[in-house]
Amino acid sequence: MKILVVGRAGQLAWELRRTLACFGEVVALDRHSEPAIDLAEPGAVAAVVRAVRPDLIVNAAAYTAVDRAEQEPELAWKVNAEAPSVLAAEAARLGVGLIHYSTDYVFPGDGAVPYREDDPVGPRNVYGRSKLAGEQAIAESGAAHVILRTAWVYGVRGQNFMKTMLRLMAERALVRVIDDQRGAPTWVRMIAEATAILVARSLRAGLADLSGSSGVYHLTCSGQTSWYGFACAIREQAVAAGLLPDTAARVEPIPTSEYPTPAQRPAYSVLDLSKLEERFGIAPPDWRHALELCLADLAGQ
Ligand SMILES: NC(=O)C1=CN([C@@H]2O[C@H](COP(=O)(O)OP(=O)(O)OC[C@H]3O[C@@H](n4cnc5c(N)ncnc54)[C@H](OP(=O)(O)O)[C@@H]3O)[C@@H](O)[C@H]2O)C=CC1
Ligand SMILES: Cc1cn([C@H]2C[C@H](O)[C@@H](COP(=O)(O)OP(=O)(O)O[C@H]3O[C@@H](C)C(=O)[C@@H](O)[C@H]3O)O2)c(=O)[nH]c1=O
Ligand SMILES: [Mg+2]
Repeated sequence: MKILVVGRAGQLAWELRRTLACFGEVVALDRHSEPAIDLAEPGAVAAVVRAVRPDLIVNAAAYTAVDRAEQEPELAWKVNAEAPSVLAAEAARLGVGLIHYSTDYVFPGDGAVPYREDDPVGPRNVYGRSKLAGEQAIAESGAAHVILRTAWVYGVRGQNFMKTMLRLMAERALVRVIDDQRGAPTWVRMIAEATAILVARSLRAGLADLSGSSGVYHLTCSGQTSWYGFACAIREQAVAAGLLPDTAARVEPIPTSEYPTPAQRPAYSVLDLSKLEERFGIAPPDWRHALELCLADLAGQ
């Protein structure tokens, strides 16, 4: 099986290149690869897919700068909505499946129980609206597709909250973190491993067949916390792993109103995971346990 991974060096693309390698040839492309794929030019995306002729497309690329998206909505729209629409059309044309990732930020965040896949959406920011449009275009494309909505993604590579906290906690005496936005921190490696399980469960005659499973699924680590709770756990576990001295910055909880940002974020975006477990038998680990494994990985480098 030939798998086209869109993205190469992003947090998720990097992990997928490893976890999907056991299924055959993985062709991971980005703006700098040969051939190159630039999602900001949706019109040029089809030709790249036709040249590769994959048996499965996995789109791990996205415009993920949530605050910056408020200033460049057209670019976010091209990358997160229009280009996925083209990928889905090409998947439909080739008769192959598309695995795509979306976000908890499609939800408004005014609830207090975990969101299910069919709960009403209502994004609060440009990034969330562009990701939702990508979901909708894929659903309407006719391609066999699995859309995995995840959240609060971190890992050893790339830009993420965990790495920002480790840096700030080493530099400063005090780090102030929002305590009234709740979600589920999710280790990127777990997402890549769950994707591989899902592909394995979909194999038919050596090829991934998503046609019986098309739809949206929630995939995060289990449990929930606030960004402040996540920051405290990062501090505690990083000290235990020898990654930070115990003189590292103190963490102080603050309300959202004391940390103004260009983009509004949902106050509550915990996702209900039962559909994924029922359909694919995947039961994600607790977020604290995953954090411990990630920090052990970082400490071992
Ligand atoms: N990060 C998070 O907290 C969350 C992410 N998600 C979703 O998970 C998926 C993976 O995100 P993650 O790995 O964290 O994202 P990253 O920001 O780490 O990586 C984004 C990837 O997209 C690529 N990319 C960006 N713009 C373009 C473009 N114009 N053309 C081609 N490639 C482009 C980047 O390439 P380059 O390196 O060249 O810029 C990079 O490979 C995305 O769909 C995201 O929306 C969902 C919830 C939370
Ligand atoms: C750095 C910092 C952030 N914060 C807050 C701001 C924000 O509400 C929260 C997290 O900061 P981030 O910059 O990581 O937030 P953000 O980039 O919005 O993270 C989101 O990224 C996109 C791609 C997603 O899809 C979401 O699931 C989510 O992971 O923490 C503090 O309170 N104190 C700090 O020192
Ligand atoms: Mg960010």
